[in-house]
Amino acid sequence: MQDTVCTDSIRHHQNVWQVVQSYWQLTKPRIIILLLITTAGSMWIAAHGEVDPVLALVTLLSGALAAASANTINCLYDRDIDYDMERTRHRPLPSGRIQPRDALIFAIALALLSFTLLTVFANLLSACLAMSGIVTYVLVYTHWLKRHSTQNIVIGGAAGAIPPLVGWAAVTGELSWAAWVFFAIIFFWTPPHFWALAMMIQKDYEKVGVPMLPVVEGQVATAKQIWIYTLIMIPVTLLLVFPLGVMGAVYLVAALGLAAVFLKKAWALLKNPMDYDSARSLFKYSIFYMMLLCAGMAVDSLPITHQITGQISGAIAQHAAFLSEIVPL
Ligand code: HEM
Ligand SMILES: CC(C)=CCC/C(C)=C/CC/C(C)=C/COP(=O)(O)OP(=O)(O)O
Repeated sequence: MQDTVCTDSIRHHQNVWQVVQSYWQLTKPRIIILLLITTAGSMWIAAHGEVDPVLALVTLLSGALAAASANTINCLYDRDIDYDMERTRHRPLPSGRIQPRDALIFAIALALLSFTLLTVFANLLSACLAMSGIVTYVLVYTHWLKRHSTQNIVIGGAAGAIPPLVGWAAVTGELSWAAWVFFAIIFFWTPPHFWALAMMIQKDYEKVGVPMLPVVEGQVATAKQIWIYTLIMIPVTLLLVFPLGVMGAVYLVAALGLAAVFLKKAWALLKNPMDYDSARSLFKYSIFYMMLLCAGMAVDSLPITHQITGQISGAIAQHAAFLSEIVPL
């Protein structure tokens, strides 16, 4: 009862701007930005660098709405443990700034808006994929796995890999191999991304009984798993170049350069699994890595890049032909 009186008074003392801020925070906006970058990267490849601006805008807006809905339901479901964890205690629901019922209405409205926009402006496939992202994140990750399995984010991580499928489907109306490779890139990226963070905050998870891998199997085992997933992720990023051929030299160079740093950081953590700074550095880099990989895709897809790389390879071929004429083998 005391809690109700207390949260009621918190709610009633908020001005409109504070209420807007609370709803904004409920959607975990910083994570949405990277999800949208992957959606945009995928749209760019699918459209060969020439995306219809209206379609791009509506797809990104709808993707943001779907992810915001998923994150809001996650916050609603997890408000009990969020209250007990230092990192999440001040979120709008555990701190009583938003009522659970209002959060639910907000999440449903966001999902409906997202589905409608995608159906009207893109297609039904992209709309259904966005909804499947919400369902996977809420049911598979948050409800079934997060509190019950050390593999929670490996399987549940599939949710975070859906946005590129939404982008691809919005542009082409179907899902090609390249779209699934993009899905796989994020799928294998998620364990290093999240477990590095989980290594930093495992005490919080331990406190609330969430069986994250470092809590159950320890730092050494987690660093090994991070290393293995990194070793799988890197060749998967290269599948877009070979055999699929949807990306060229610019992306290849970016993917290899970014991979080298990822390997270096994952290796440092493997060699020193107790080191907080190594885990922190890998977590931060994982975000930077995904942003730059998507930027590499976008630049590679631009028609101007194709022209330039075409001219360069044409010039190299000419020189090679000339040399083979004058230098007898
Ligand atoms: C199920 C898979 C995933 C899990 C469990 C996970 C977990 C987390 C957690 C717990 C945080 C810290 C958030 C906070 O302090 O409020 C975080 C941060 C972040 N995650 Fe993930 N993540 C997953 C997938 C993804 C995906 C797919 C993306 C985007 C492609 C992503 C992007 C980010 C970003 C950008 C941050 C930093 C946010 C900030 O600046 O505070 N995550 N992640
Ligand atoms: C297409 C579509 C809508 C896809 C949805 C993708 C989506 C919202 C992914 C979010 C991934 C994420 C932030 C997980 C953290 O959850 P957590 O509960 O472990 O984090 P927390 O402890 O910070 O609450």
